[in-house]
Amino acid sequence: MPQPKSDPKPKTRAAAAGAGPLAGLKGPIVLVGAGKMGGALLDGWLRLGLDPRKIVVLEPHPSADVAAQAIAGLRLNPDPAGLKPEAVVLAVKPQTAPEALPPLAPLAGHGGVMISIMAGRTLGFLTQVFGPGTAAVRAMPNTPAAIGRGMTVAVANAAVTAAGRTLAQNLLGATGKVDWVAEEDLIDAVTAVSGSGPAYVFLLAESLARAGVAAGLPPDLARKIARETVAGAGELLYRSPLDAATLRKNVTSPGGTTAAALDVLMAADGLDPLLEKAIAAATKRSRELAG
Ligand SMILES: NC(=O)c1ccc[n+]([C@@H]2O[C@H](COP(=O)([O-])OP(=O)(O)OC[C@H]3O[C@@H](n4cnc5c(N)ncnc54)[C@H](O)[C@@H]3O)[C@@H](O)[C@H]2O)c1
Ligand code: PRO
Repeated sequence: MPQPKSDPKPKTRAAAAGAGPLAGLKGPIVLVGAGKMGGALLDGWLRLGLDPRKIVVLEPHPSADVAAQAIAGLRLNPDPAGLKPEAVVLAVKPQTAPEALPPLAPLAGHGGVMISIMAGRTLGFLTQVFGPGTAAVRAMPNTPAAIGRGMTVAVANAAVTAAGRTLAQNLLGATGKVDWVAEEDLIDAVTAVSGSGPAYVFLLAESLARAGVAAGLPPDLARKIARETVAGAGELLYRSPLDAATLRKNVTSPGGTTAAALDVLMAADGLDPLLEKAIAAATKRSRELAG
């Protein structure tokens, strides 16, 4: 069996400082909304050695971590007038955007790039708010960003220069992998698959535990083995050069227990049609959130 890839060592702030992809930024980088996803991006930038003095955070309810960074020089809720950002990362809820973003329109127009991670909100919405000709990137990350293992897919409008795209790549890449697509329409399906995807995997852990209890296991044991199984299988999938189907076949002895379960899960009314329905619902919702 091919050997698994070794896990890359996490980048430390000290090792990356001065040498990482964010080291040469002039700044400021403005983060609008430092909740779960904005906070994960901020952590990633700091981990890569971005000088907190080059970061501005606009956040009405800053976490203790963000407030602590203000002591290290990060600017928290300054008057946005007069800022000339190199990039603005928009991480407020899509439903909040029509109220929250128009007052920030003066942040555009200084050659910076506007990077939105808001579900549904389109490049067209961004140029409507920040003005025609605004360099805009629409990106969809996911919550494993919090441990540097996120997956982001992004699309840029025609006003984004090669340098702007590299900057966006480096800012988004601080939390994991980044892929780019040319067609904005794909981002709604990306949102359904990888943006929302971690929730489906966590549901699998919950559901597997419930099924274990139904099969007679004590709840604590069922939760523990379901969690470890999902986490261990995810880690194997991450490290192994083998594809998911081969890893699945490696578990499945002919005529054995796995085959009995897969006969149910892979039946015509099994997991595929269910997930197809779920992804279609999420894709539709992403399109509705465009506004
Ligand atoms: N959570 C996810 O799995 C996920 C994944 C991909 C993309 N997203 C997108 O990321 C964005 C943020 O989602 P989240 O899960 O981090 O939500 P969140 O609620 O944790 O964060 C949103 C933050 O915005 C702040 N905020 C509200 N009004 C503001 C204003 N006027 N100015 C500045 N900040 C303001 C809130 O205080 C909050 O901290 C959303 O647009 C969402 O679609 C989320
Ligand atoms: N979380 C956000 C939502 O549920 C966007 C993808 C994941 O809308």
